[in-house]
Amino acid sequence: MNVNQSTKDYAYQAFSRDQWATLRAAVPLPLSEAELQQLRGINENISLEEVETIYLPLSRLLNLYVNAKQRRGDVLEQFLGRKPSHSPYIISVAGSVAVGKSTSARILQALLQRWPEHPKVELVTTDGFLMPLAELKQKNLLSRKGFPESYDIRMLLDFVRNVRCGEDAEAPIYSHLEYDRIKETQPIRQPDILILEGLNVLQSAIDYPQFSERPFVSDYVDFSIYVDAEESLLKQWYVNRFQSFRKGSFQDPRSYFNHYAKLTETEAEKTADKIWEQINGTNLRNNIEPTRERARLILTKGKDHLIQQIRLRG
Ligand SMILES: Nc1ncnc2c1ncn2[C@@H]1O[C@H](COP(=O)(O)OP(=O)(O)O)[C@@H](O)[C@H]1O
Ligand SMILES: CC(C)(COP(=O)(O)O)[C@@H](O)C(=O)NCCC(=O)O
Repeated sequence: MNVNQSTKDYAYQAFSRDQWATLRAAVPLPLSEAELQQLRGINENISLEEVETIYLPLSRLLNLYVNAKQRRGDVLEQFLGRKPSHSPYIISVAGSVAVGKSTSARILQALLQRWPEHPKVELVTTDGFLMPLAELKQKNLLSRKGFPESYDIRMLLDFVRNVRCGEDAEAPIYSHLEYDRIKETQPIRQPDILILEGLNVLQSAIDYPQFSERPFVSDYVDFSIYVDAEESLLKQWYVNRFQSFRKGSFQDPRSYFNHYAKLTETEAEKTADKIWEQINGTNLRNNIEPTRERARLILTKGKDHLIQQIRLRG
């Protein structure tokens, strides 16, 4: 194989919205009214057109991949004379703070669990693996929250390995309200698919110099997705979310950001702007965006969160 040939093999195939939408053609399952309600509950701003154009074809592609892996696994177990394993198919969803990872991941979860071959789909966010707030403060890492050094990476790796091996596991849960990990955990009991969402899921041991152990998260992942957008949009979405939290959950006395509820709209905008510049934007440029081309699929959003381009590689 010559160099050009191999470069071509690794390149992405790009699809416009319209080209991608035609790939939905064979999805046999129409959305029921109850499912539509569930999708609206995930995010009232997401349009049904976006779900049909982007997420239904994606769920079809993922269904084909999951089926192929299940069949391969069954052949091996049959050959070895063992019972079928409970190893789930693992999908990762990466991207900047506020790009819409958790919204996209929840839509995918809702769509993937409709397929009879893999009804049990769990969604875990890596926010739960951030060090507890007290530890971040003690290590002077509060302004590095979301950076590689702010995660309990060993805990994350143990978790992913255990789930991958078909063992029962508990995922720690992060609360945006408390700005901290909470006591409750999320039980993971042999799902058919695990969606692992977080800004760090495409990072590798190179990004964690204190940590040379292998395998790393991506070694356990079957299919990886990066949700992308220009930084000016990301910052705007972050500021908008901050403003809506200010009017909503920040009012709760338990909220870590309760004091921000008293800010005027302009003061709040300045505060969110500053947090973006000092923490989330810097993290994006230094640690998140450089991992983008490690993903199998890149979804590029434009204005209003609409996905404009889909890039896929084999
Ligand atoms: N597809 C979408 N359509 C409209 N708004 C969206 C969409 N995805 C996310 N949002 C909004 O963008 C903001 C960030 O989304 P979120 O899912 O919380 O991002 P992340 O998990 O990447 O931080 C939220 O205010 C959310 O309501
Ligand atoms: C918990 C996070 C690292 C990850 O957030 P997410 O992508 O889930 O929105 C982030 O929301 C965060 O807390 N960043 C630190 C600066 C800030 O308060 O936004």
